[in-house]
Amino acid sequence: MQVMLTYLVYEKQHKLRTMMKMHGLGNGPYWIIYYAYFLILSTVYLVLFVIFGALIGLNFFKTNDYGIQFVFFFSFINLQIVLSFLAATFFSKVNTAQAIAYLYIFGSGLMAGSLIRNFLEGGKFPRHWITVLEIIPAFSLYRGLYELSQYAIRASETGNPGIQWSDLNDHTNGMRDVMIIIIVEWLVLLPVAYYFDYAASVGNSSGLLSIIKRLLRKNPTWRRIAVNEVADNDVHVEMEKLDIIKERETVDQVLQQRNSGYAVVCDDLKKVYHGKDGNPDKYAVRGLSLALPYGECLGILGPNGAGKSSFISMMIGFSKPTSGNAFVQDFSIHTDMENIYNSMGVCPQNDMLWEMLTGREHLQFYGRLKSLSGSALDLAVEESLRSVNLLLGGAADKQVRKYSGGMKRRLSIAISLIGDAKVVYMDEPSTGLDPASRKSLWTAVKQAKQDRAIILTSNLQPMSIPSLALGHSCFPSMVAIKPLVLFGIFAAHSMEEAEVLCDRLCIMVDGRLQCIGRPKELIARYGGYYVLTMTTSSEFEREVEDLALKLLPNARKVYHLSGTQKYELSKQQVRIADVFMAVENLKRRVEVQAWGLADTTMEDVFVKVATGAQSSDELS
Ligand SMILES: Nc1ncnc2c1ncn2[C@@H]1O[C@H](COP(=O)(O)OP(=O)(O)OP(=O)(O)O)[C@@H](O)[C@H]1O
Repeated sequence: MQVMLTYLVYEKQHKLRTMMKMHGLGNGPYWIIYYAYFLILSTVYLVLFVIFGALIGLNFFKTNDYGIQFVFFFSFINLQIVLSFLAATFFSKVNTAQAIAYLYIFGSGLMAGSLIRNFLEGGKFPRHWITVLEIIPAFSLYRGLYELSQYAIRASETGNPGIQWSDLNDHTNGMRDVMIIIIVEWLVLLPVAYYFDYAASVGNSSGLLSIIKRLLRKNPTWRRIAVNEVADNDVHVEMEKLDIIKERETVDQVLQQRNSGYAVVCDDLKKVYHGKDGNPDKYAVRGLSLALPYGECLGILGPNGAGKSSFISMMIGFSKPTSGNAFVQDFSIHTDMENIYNSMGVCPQNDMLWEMLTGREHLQFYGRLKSLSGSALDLAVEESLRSVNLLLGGAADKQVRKYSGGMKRRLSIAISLIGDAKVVYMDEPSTGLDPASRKSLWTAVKQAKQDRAIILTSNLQPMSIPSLALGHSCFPSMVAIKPLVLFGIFAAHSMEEAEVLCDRLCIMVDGRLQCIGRPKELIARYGGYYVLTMTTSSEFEREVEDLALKLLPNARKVYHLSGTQKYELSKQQVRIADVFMAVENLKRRVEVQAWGLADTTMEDVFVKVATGAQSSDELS
């Protein structure tokens, strides 16, 4: 039981089960697969155990009827499996589950061993109370073993056979009662365990109280609802931008009508993590409203802690929204996650793969979950493998444990797209890929988005923390710079990915959308300036600053990192020829190691919007 429990909790903890569910594995099939798996393993073990016992001449096995032994052990195995499923519902940590299971098995075995024997042989303890005790599985197991051993001892003394089917009518032995108790308990607990397991898998929390609450909760109405409405009580002066207001209006309109043609609609979605040990609540997502039509790829950009993962987690059923609602193909994420899973694909931030299976086997498995079979499945698997370059060199038929990080990433993308998933979430899809693989992956995603909606997230500060630490120790000039300012420097491939793949982009900071629109629109809106970048040795930094201010007195310094400075110069107020001339003059006096003048890029927009949002948060 301990092994089964540990396995079930491990799988839950590592979200493999949710991953399978997200790709269409229903609760029923999940149960049948795992029940059958544990039953087959345990039955093989049981049969070998009895055969081995009989072969080495143990009377316990040799003298008692094999049919009775089988029914007794087999029904007890079934009860153990159901108990493991039931117990796994209430644990979220493998170690806790292991420790409690160990204590239970050890404690109850010890108690049952000493008590049942004393009660039965002492003759003073009322018989019906012994039957009541046998409701506890360890007691029923011990009682059965006790009766079998008594028959075996008598058989070896008298030369008669051990327990036979006719002996079950003899009320002086408790064998029949024990078998009935075990079978009835199994039949009663089977639906209970299934129901609790289902309730736990619908939400992210597996505490007993939250499961009971979830079971008691009435279904909310179809459209706009506020579940556990939470007041965002940190004071925030919110000046919503026009694009955000327009998106909210679109959401309002879409919510008025059914069959809107929108693949994803989020309505004021909020996620609050309740503070523990005296810490304040954390508002991870603060009222997100979005409407995403089919055929569109939406990129969500943001620094660490912006709330991207919390948002995706709610959308894919890992966690429940604190308030608000979202509809995927008109199904609510509160009540219809099972339906949503039928046509959803997910490429998680961390690859969730089985090390022992090949890439092809993964795709065959997930393809089958998406109801593909026969030649359609073979074709889909072949196309998926080709689209992510996993056919080369027999990679498709190698076990995943032999894959490089990039190959695993490509396989995760292929899994998310197989079976015509209509809504696909990709969390930093090309992380860890070399440029060639990245390009081929982009081609695959571009082809895939024709008739589906894709939400792609990108984290834009992979190196900010080590760089900041470096800056503090080696580059005093950097100390005053906010970490956010650094994001833009290292975000090149994420930005390129967002621009290449996404029809629209939104930037999220501190749980709020800061802007949303087509990449060119955003650049036009937040751009309108040239970016002058110049690197000199640190003694000439002042000259560079003077040059920028001479060109434009209100030039904005975007960052300053150890000799490299970056300024924004308004296109209306500065002529390119003047910039070139000023730089040539400067080069005569100081050594300019590198310089450049560029039009606004998406990267600049991100830095501008993100820093702006951070400053306004600090002000409020
Ligand atoms: N389970 C949790 N309990 C408490 N706070 C959490 C929890 N998960 C996330 N947070 C907090 O919520 C905020 C948003 O986190 P989230 O992981 O959604 O951001 P993110 O944009 O995905 O960042 P990253 O790219 O680093 O994953 C962060 O401040 C984070 O610390």
